[in-house]
Amino acid sequence: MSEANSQQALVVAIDGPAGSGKSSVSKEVARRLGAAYLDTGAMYRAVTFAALESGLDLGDQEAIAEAVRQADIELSVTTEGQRVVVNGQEVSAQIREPRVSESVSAVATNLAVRENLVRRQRAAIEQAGRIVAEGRDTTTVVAPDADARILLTAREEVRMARRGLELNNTQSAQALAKQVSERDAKDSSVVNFTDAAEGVILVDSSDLDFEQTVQAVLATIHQQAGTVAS
Ligand SMILES: Nc1ncnc2c1ncn2[C@@H]1O[C@H](COP(=O)(O)OP(=O)(O)OP(=O)(O)O)[C@@H](O)[C@H]1O
Ligand SMILES: Nc1ccn([C@@H]2O[C@H](COP(=O)(O)O)[C@@H](O)[C@H]2O)c(=O)n1
Repeated sequence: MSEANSQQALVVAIDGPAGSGKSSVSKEVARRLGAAYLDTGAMYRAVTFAALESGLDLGDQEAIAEAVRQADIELSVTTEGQRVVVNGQEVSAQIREPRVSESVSAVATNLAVRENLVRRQRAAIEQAGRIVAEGRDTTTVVAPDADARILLTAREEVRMARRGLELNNTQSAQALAKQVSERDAKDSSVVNFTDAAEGVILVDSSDLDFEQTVQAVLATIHQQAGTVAS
């Protein structure tokens, strides 16, 4: 998790489907607010990577849950980007590989895993005080009492196109669908990140560029949290 400055406490929770811009937009919004940044998805990815490396059967619910309970996970944001370390191994790049993206839902739909990671995420938020936390369930489960809660979304074809661009258009339409739509379908069996819960404001970035999306999210945070967001 990145370091915050000493300004007033502020908790911002941002959810959304794959490729909606949660990570990139939240990271920039956190920077502009002088807040820490928590990428909850990186935690699910890190434990999935560790399970794959250990050769565990992802369908063995108890073995996976126990491996996650034992896992040491460190997140930080550096000038080069986010740094993720699991069980002492730096895995920042590896956790973005297609094999992790394609397996992560199997781990994230394990309810004992969710219980453990949600507990760690709440502790990280509590410790930071001023923070932007993003994921699939931060507005509803991890931080339902956050000062500002936003569901960041975009139309499916826009999200696929963005992910394609990010991967230099090297992936087939089928591979992109696996990383975006199929993953969303699996994840939605345990978390609702398509409908805004009560008190959560929807920001649709389909027709906004990156800077416009950051501005829209900042305006929504100011609207919800008022002066603590200044
Ligand atoms: N408003 C925007 N306009 C254009 N590109 C955007 C916008 N928002 C984000 N992007 C780009 O879209 C890509 C996907 O964004 P990002 O990785 O932040 O999404 P995400 O919601 O965190 O996805 P995932 O849940 O799959 O990790 C990135 O390359 C990002 O730079
Ligand atoms: N709060 C969260 C965050 C993530 N997940 C699971 O992790 C996967 C990767 O998340 P990204 O944000 O990096 O794409 C995601 O597909 C979910 O399976 C989660 O369950 N809850």
